[in-house]
Amino acid sequence: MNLKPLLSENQASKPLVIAGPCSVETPEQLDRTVAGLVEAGIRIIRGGVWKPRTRPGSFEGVGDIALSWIVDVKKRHDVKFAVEVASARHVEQALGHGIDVLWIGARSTVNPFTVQEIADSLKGVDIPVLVKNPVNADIGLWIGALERINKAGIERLAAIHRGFSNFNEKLYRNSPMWQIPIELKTRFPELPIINDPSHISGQRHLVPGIAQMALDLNFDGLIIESHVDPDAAWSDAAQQLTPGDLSTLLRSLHLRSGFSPNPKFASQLELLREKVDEIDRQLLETLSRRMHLVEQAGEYKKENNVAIFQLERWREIFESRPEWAKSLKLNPAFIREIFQLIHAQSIDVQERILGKKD
Ligand SMILES: C=C(O[C@@H]1C=C(C(=O)O)C=C[C@H]1O)C(=O)O
Repeated sequence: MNLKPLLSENQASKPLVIAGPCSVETPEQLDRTVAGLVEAGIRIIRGGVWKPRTRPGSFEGVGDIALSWIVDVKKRHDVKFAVEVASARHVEQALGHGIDVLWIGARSTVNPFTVQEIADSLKGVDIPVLVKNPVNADIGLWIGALERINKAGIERLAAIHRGFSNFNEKLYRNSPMWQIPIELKTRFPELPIINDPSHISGQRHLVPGIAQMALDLNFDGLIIESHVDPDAAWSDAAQQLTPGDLSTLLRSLHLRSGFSPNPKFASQLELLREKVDEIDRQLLETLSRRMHLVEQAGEYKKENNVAIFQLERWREIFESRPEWAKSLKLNPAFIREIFQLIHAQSIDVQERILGKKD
């Protein structure tokens, strides 16, 4: 991807913080919220104009009329404004009203037709565009959407990590699945990633923990929902913070940097990493020895015409290893996952042996 910095140097802060209401509701709500946010030091406001809602009958945004209120509020408070666009018409309306930043929502990112329509409508335009992750945990769709927008000539591009729909998730509204944005950063180091703790949390008391985790992982920014009267919000009431609470939250966050100027830090970390390298080598040697035994078991099963999968043995392993893990202060769920992977590989290895013609 061809990328340029998202914002000019005097507009960029690290971390970049974008905040504002889930939806623009009335001129008063917008003005009072923005006034509070400016006091909290926020210079880029977010606000939904057209809202994609899962079920019909939910509030779907006030629509085009909100854009004229945004024009007023931008002038009055000297702020930049970001809105979500989901069609070429939205893009045209937003650009026509001087919107400064566009974002593509999670429900649009999943649909290449929608993303392509938006990309086509952006040809020849120079505006920062933020692409939210798709609702489902598919990094390919996320990258595909970023690439489509980038191919249209948008080089001021960033990703927003807003979490993933998950049937079994109990704590969060959307599972963070941190490994996915980490993978995105690994593949595209120049691409800024902004975390959206509001949509991951779904509940305002969980927002600070997610925001801190994002900073601990060296994310480039945060986009947080804030409303002057959250409980009365027409959408996402449970997850919005007052501008005052947002200000307190931002002051409580610990900022981390990618490196330390302390010369001792690098050498100490290097030392620890050398030890980790050694342990990793031992882990792999141990795994290799285990696989060798599994291969022998496979040969033996073949000679005796015995099935590969042995339920009783597997059950014993699956129950005992997490127990052993506990006494070593390892997370049993983590060990369960590792052994599921090891077992799947053992089955593959033995299948190759049993499938071989003599
Ligand atoms: C290695 C064996 O085959 C399979 C693989 C196992 C493993 O990886 O530990 C356990 C049970 C079997 O499903 C075995 O039967 O012991």
